[in-house]
Parts: sequence; C-alpha cells; structure tokens
Amino acid sequence: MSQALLIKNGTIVNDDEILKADVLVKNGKIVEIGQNLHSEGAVLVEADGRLVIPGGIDPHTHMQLPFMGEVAVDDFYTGTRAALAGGTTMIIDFVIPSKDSTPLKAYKQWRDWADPKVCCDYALSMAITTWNEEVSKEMQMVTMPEYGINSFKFFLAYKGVFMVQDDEFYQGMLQCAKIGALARVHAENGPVIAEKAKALLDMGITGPEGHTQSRPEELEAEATNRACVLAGQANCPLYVVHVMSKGAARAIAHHRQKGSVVFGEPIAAGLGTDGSHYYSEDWLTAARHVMSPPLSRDPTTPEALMKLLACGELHLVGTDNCTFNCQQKLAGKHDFTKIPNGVNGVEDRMSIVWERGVHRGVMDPMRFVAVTSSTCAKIFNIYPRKGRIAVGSDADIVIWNAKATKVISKDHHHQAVDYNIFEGQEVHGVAEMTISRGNIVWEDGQLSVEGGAGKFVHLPPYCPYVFAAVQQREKVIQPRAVKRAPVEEMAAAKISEIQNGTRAKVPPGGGSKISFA
Ligand SMILES: NC(=O)NCCC(=O)O
Ligand SMILES: [Zn+2]
Ligand SMILES: [Zn+2]
Repeated sequence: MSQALLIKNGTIVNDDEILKADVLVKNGKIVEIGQNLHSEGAVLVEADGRLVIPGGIDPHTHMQLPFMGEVAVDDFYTGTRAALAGGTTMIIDFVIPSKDSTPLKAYKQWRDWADPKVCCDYALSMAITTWNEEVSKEMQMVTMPEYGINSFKFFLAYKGVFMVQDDEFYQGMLQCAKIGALARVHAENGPVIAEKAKALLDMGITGPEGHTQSRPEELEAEATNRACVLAGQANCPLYVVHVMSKGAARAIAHHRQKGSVVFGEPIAAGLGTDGSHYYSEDWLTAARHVMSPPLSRDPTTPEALMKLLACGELHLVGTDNCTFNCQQKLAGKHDFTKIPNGVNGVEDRMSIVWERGVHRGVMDPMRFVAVTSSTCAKIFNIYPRKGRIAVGSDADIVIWNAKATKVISKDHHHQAVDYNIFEGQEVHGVAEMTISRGNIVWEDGQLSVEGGAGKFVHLPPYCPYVFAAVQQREKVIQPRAVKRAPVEEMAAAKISEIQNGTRAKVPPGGGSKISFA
C-alpha cells in the first residue's frame, strides 16, 4: 500500500479541461479533487506553477525484441525506467511470435520477460505473423479476460520474416472484427521494397542511404491506403502504427472522410527529426536512424505531422522504441538490409511533443494530454482508469514543468542504448515528478523504482470508442439476397418465349412470380 499524497496548487490538465485544484491520492488511486484539500499524514507535493497531467501512455514499444539477429538493448527494466523519467507511466508492447511460434506461446514468453522487470504498468498487443486455423483460434483465446489482449498487428513489410499477404491480412481483420479486437498495421509494400533493396545492392549502394532509397514514401502511402481499403471491406476498425509520411497521413484522412474507423499514430522520431541523417557521411550516424518506415526525407514532414495531430487528423503519439547499440547496427556494415531496424523515443516522447507541439504554438495543452495519454486509453478501452485526472482513476500522474528546459543526450538519458536520435535538442516541457500507482518514482532527477513494480493491464475487447460505429454498420451493411422465382422456371419460361416468339404462359400449377411487361 502506498503512502497518501496531496498534490497542492497545481493546474490539472485533462484532454477537455484545465482547472486549478488539489489532488488527493490514496492506495494508488485518485480519491479527491478540489480546492484547499487537507489530509492528515499525506505527503505534500507542491505543484504551484506546474501542470498536473495524466501519466503518458506509449502505445507502441518493442522492449528486448529479438529482431534481425539481435535483441533490442532496452529491456522491460531499462525501457520502463526511462519511460518514467520522461513522464510515461504505461507502455503497450508488442508480442511478436516468430513464424514457427504461436500467439499463445509468444504471449507467455512476453509475460515471463516483462512481469518481473517492468517499472511502470504495461499491456500487450499481439502481432500476427502467420495465418492458419490455429492462429485464428488463438486470437480468440488471447482476447479472453485472463489474457487481456484487444488488438492485433499485421506487418505488410519485412518479407519472409513477419509479413503477411493481403488475403491473410483480410482474413485476420475479419477475425478481429468478430472478436471485438482492433487491427493494427505496419503499412509498407514489403515485396516491392525487397525488389528495390536488391537492385540497390546490385548497383553497389550498400550504406544506410540504401535503406531510405529502397523505401520511397509512396510505398508507405500505397500500403496505408490498401490497409484502409481492406479494413473497410472487413468492416474492421484499423490503427496505422508509425505514420511517417504526409502521403500515409493523407491516405488516413481520405478514408476517415469516407467514414472509415481508422486511427493514425505518428511517433516521437517522426515528429522530432527527419531522414536527412541517412545521407550523413558518418556511417554510424546514418545507421542509428535506420528504422522502418524510414524517417521522412522531406524536412517539412515533422511539422506537418504535428499539425495533423493538433487538428485531429492523426490521433496519438507512440515511439516504436526498439533500440540497438552501435555495435549491433554494425551487423549491416556491408549491407543496409542487415542493419537492425529501430530507434529510441520512450523517454523523450513527451518532451518532444510538448516542444514541437505546445511550445511552438501548434497545439494546446489539452490536445497534448489527448495525444500523449487520453486517446490511447480510450482506444485501448482503459479510459478513464488511465488517461485522466479524475476521482477513481489510477494515480499515474506527472507534475509537468512547461517552463523548464533540458538538452536531450545519450550522456544522461536513462535508456540502455548508447546513442540518442534527438541528441543535442533543447526541449521545453519536462516531467519534474512522475507518480506511478500512487508512488513517487521520479523526482529531482532521481528514479526510485524496482523491477516488477509495474503491473500488467488487461485490455477488454469491444471498446465502444473503436467499435460503436462499425457494429452499427455491420447491421446496416448485411449482405442482401434478392428473392426470385426458381431459376429453372425462369429459364423454361424464357426458352418457351424465345421459341414461340410469344409471351410465356403460366405453367400448370402456376407459382411463378415472373412478370413480362
Ligand atoms: N520500426 C522499426 O524499425 N523497428 C521495430 C519493428 C517495427 O515496428 O517495424
Ligand atoms: Zn513496424
Ligand atoms: Zn514497431
């Protein structure tokens, strides 16, 4: 049981309100919000001049992911500690079964890895990397309450590794719709990328610049559009992970305007830096930025994505945190297709969004809370337990100092990775204190939390925020049969009409509904 906390004189920001009030926390929950609160024995937290916001939720991480022959260096311990230091109190990590595993086996593996190590709360989303009856059944199983999965991710890239074909993706989405789960998609055209990569290598382009040249933005936009079309055909809600380009964002907006239920997730990397690094003459600098889809080569993309987030065309910010040290990146020193894909972000996401969104005047603080926390809680069906400062909500709270600045650097970040793609960037907006489940875990630049302190959060299916419209649509768009007379009768009547050059007579016994004008 955690000690009671009384947060005094702060300004609470939710996604729809800003108010000055005190917040009382007991036993890991918010128990009272009001003016001039007192509580005997509670630890006082002075928040005058600071914002009191719901802890950030990162919807997209890959802690200790085995990928491309390496294992991501930020594990569930270092990764979630770093998250807390940056004001994120919950992550949603991806279970990614290898082609020869199954969803259930992989689920158990991820829980075994994560449960003893996590420092903040976490939930899981399941990737579907193979398609067969068993996988389809296990999808249903893991959406049961004891497992707590309510979303499945399909890769349209990484041919031969995680990629599924369009028909498998479509069938997977039909199953998602049936079991009340959200489909998520990594949208790139895997087969064409594989062709392009081979052609570039044949030309002698082996460096990280080949990574971006093999993955033109059009291939992300094409796959995003295709995914939205197929989701529409399956009447399944869709969530596009790591939206990296304007074209992909445009495809999402286009389908939303047509009535599709589709959400777009840009990531900290795509908002905070760009793809110019791939052309750096320093191989390591370029390789450190290798991720898929690549960072946009268009320098105006980060600001454009931020504006789309601000106006509601994009919805929430993830990180795709999947970190490989320089030594691991060197696996691709002679062949860019072998550079492990992935970058950092889990620690810096909140400050990057504040700096480039709120500080630069693109979005207001309520929208900041929406895109870093509340919308994620709504989409994954845990709102308002998470994502809101409200009585009854979990006490995952950040005391946010909008005036403070920091310079991001690998030298003092808390991640295990030995570089930072935001190196040297000065950001306004800093998590001064992070409270997780009612415990102060980050204060005065110090972390005090142990592995296993975080808890697994079960995500229930059939989230109304995601499913209300598609469920109603399902009723409206039921396939429709036309009632006709038996084809044999019709054929006989037609033949007789043609032979006699006259109208067919009603056959003995009648019964035909065919009318001839
Ligand atoms: N994005 C990336 O490059 N690495 C992590 C795996 C994925 O999400 O595609
Ligand atoms: Zn991906
Ligand atoms: Zn990812």
